[in-house]
Amino acid sequence: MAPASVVLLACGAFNPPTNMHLRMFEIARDHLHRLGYCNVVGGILSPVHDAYGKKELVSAKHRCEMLHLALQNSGWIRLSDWECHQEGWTRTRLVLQYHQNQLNSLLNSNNESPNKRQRRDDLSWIPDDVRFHSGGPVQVKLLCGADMLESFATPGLWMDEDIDTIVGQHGLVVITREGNNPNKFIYESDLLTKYQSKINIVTEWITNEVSSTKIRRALRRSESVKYLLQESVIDYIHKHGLYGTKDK
Ligand SMILES: Nc1ncnc2c1ncn2[C@@H]1O[C@H](COP(=O)(O)OP(=O)(O)OP(=O)(O)O)[C@@H](O)[C@H]1O
Ligand SMILES: NC(=O)c1ccc[n+]([C@@H]2O[C@H](COP(=O)(O)O)[C@@H](O)[C@H]2O)c1
Ligand SMILES: [Zn+2]
Repeated sequence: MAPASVVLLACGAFNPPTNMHLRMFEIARDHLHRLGYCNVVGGILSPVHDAYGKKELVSAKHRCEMLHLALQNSGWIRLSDWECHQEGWTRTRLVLQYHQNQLNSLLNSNNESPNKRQRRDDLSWIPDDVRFHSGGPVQVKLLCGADMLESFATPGLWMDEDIDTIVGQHGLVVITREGNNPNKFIYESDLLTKYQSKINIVTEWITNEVSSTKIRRALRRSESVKYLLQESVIDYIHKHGLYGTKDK
């Protein structure tokens, strides 16, 4: 049987995007390919809307520009700014559903003329291998760090039915992160244990505890962040004086 085709979608603030946000995709793809039962045909980064209102969140315009620059060296990961362009914050289940629906309709319309297809929504976020994919359905899975998985237990943050759909229908690929224990977390949740076969925990052995919070802190203190972010992203941050920097 041919392996199922998968697109990995990561959501988050990306404030700013770090090398680890990009590494997550590489680590996950290697792992899934090694398991041999799915073929990762693309990756999507979906930055959260400004209305999410996280502390120190710079505008979506800046975050999208930085992601765009960060992704210039990636052939298979694309930026989707759909979430940023909605009226307000969108729950992650709906983000996954939107991208899944768009991919389904693209794959079902491959016989239509390109002009007719182009008239629909902006689909520049669709990776090339998906655009020309002819091997059956493509499943959009959520890619996240173990801290996001553990946030499922934060009271009032996630709706139970959303967790059910995200894990049960889409599936989850979780990258380990210091301070989190995703296997224990799944063990302690009846719902996640029910869907264990839909969750891939990927142990990252080349640990890299970079986080956007630490990057913002370093920038604020005029410390170097070289080799932690893409050079083009560092230049952009300085040019626009983001996170307490000034143009040097
Ligand atoms: N070092 C890391 N290891 C594993 N996953 C990570 C790492 N850094 C970020 N992620 C994951 O990337 C996604 C986007 O997260 P987010 O934008 O919150 O990044 P962050 O670095 O955690 O930022 P912040 O410090 O502002 O919370 C989440 O799924 C998060 O778990
Ligand atoms: N109920 C939900 O769908 C829900 C709740 C909390 C965070 N999220 C998403 O998780 C991502 C990361 O959030 P944090 O940066 O707060 O960890 C964001 O993209 C956000 O939209 C979704
Ligand atoms: Zn985070």
